[in-house]
Amino acid sequence: MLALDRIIAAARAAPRAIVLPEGADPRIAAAARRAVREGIARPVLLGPMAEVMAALGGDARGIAVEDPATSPHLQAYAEELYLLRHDKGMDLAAAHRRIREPLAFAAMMVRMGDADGTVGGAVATTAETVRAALQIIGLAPEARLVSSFFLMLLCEDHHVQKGAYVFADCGLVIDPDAEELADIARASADSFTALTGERAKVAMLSFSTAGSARHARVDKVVEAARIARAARPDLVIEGELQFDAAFVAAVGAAKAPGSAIRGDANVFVFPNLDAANIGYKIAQRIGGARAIGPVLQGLAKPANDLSRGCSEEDAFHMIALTCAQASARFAAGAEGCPASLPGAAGAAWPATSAAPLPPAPFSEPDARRPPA
Ligand SMILES: CC(C)(COP(=O)(O)OP(=O)(O)OC[C@H]1O[C@@H](n2cnc3c(N)ncnc32)[C@H](O)[C@@H]1OP(=O)(O)O)[C@@H](O)C(=O)NCCC(=O)NCCS
Ligand SMILES: CC(=O)OP(=O)(O)O
Repeated sequence: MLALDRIIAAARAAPRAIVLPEGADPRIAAAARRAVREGIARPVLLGPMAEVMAALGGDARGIAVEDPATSPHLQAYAEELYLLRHDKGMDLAAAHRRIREPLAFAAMMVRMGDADGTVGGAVATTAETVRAALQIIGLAPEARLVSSFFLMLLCEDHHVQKGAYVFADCGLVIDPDAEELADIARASADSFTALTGERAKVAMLSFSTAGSARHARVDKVVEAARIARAARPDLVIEGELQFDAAFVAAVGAAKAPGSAIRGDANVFVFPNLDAANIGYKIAQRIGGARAIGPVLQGLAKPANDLSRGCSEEDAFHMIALTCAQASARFAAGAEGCPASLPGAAGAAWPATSAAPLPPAPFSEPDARRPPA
């Protein structure tokens, strides 16, 4: 499981302050404890102290706990939120109310450099989690769209083709037009390379392969592939392809004989959120794939989501991935990654600020940390 090893190694090399807004959830508390034990992050759990401590089983060693309702940062964060949103109709009183919500507070910690990244969504819906990130952290300077992907790991005995794959967009953009789909394809290719150090081979998925069906929905995918290729001629992007033609060499050869991918795609771009969300859950729940996500791409700083069905282990992996994103340590040649791989040269985490962030204030032992 090279991709996961790379992520955990990158996180361990520079453990970051990751704020977890759902600190009273037992899966999140357990993942935070494991993150400390394995030296991959400096977690900050948000929530009422008594509830968070109960979730931690009374052991908060290495973990900072912060209650947004009583935080000394409330005033400064509310003022920043007001400045950000007053042209959208938010007054100062509304900013004060909103910033007490843990998702908003966590996103503001990241915005203000008081944490390096955030992971929510074990309890909140994706819409709630992503909206806080969109509104408070915002787009990376070079990005036009925030989208998401799942890192899908096939590592069970029954997986004939083992390895790491990216499925997108399984979490955020509901009904992308051709331009947006092209954007998702480009961002997902860069994310795949950043994560694995390998060259991305992108399949733009459809119910049609190489003109086998005619429909406006097929046209959208063909157009998206054209736009993406024109924008990024350095990438391998093919479509429209059905999943079997993109994943199984013999089927690819039969259905798309001219395909350069030949059943060897590693980035699968679904035509809309229905297909993508349903597809990843089937691969996970029936197929036995490990699914890490939704990872957000296109934000100015790292903020990631979880499925409400996540396990403690899923949350742990997402903390590691968020740390690694914050360090943008996926450059070619990093641990576990053959430097000579084509397409990987210079790959850093896409559309995420690589500027070093100041140390998190909650990393020091301080008065807010409950006694061990
Ligand atoms: C993510 C989502 C909540 C955004 O919805 P929305 O109604 O546009 O949310 P908001 O209006 O609050 O958006 C906040 C801001 O982000 C912007 N925005 C919305 N989607 C964006 C995107 N994909 N990329 C960049 N900016 C985006 C909005 O334009 C808005 O900008 P503004 O505050 O300057 O006006 C919505 O797309 C959604 O519900 N997606 C599906 C989530 C889901 O249920 N997934 C399934 C389970 S994983
Ligand atoms: C990603 C996803 O589907 O999230 P949830 O299961 O929380 O809706």
